[in-house]
Amino acid sequence: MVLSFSSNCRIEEVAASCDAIRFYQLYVFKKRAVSATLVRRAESNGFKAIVLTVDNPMLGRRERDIRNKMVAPAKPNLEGLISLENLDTTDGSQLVKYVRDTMDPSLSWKDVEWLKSITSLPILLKGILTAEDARKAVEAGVAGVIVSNHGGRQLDYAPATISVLEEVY
Ligand SMILES: Cc1cc2nc3c(=O)[nH]c(=O)nc-3n(C[C@H](O)[C@H](O)[C@H](O)COP(=O)(O)O)c2cc1C
Repeated sequence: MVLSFSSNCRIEEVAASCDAIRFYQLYVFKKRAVSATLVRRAESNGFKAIVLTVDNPMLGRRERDIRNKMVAPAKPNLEGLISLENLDTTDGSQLVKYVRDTMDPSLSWKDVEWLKSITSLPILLKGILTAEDARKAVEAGVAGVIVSNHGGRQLDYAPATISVLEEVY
């Protein structure tokens, strides 16, 4: 199983209650130390791979979330790392503000290099939609890719995952 970064259970809690082979899903934060800490916790709790989500460096324009002033559930894994307390929803979705403040929109192949330099766990890239990126991923030394369009939640007109599988394969 892949434990979502957004999980409302702590990495340690999941490890203690589940024998399954576990991968940990990561984002690259502006503060690289936050990502590095999460990786270290996943490693020391027996997670077997890091799944780096690469299709979400900026949040897609989720108009319903903005309209409804969406508030994401707490993220216990970020306690002590990033404070979400000052994110209000007065003029829109809390998620938009949270991603804008914390995640690095300049995510690039260099960050895959960086991630490789801080962990010996295999790395998978989640959010690959083209053969070109799959090839680059292999060249960058990742162990695998997850073909996904983030459930169509990121970009309008992103191709359906099923329609690009053959190309990537
Ligand atoms: C409420 C919700 C929360 C999600 N949170 C995350 C997340 O924290 N990390 C992530 O990589 N993807 C997240 N996703 C995207 C899903 O992991 C997945 O990519 C999406 O449901 C589409 O499935 P597919 O990738 O198998 O096509 C989320 C999706 C939803 C609906």
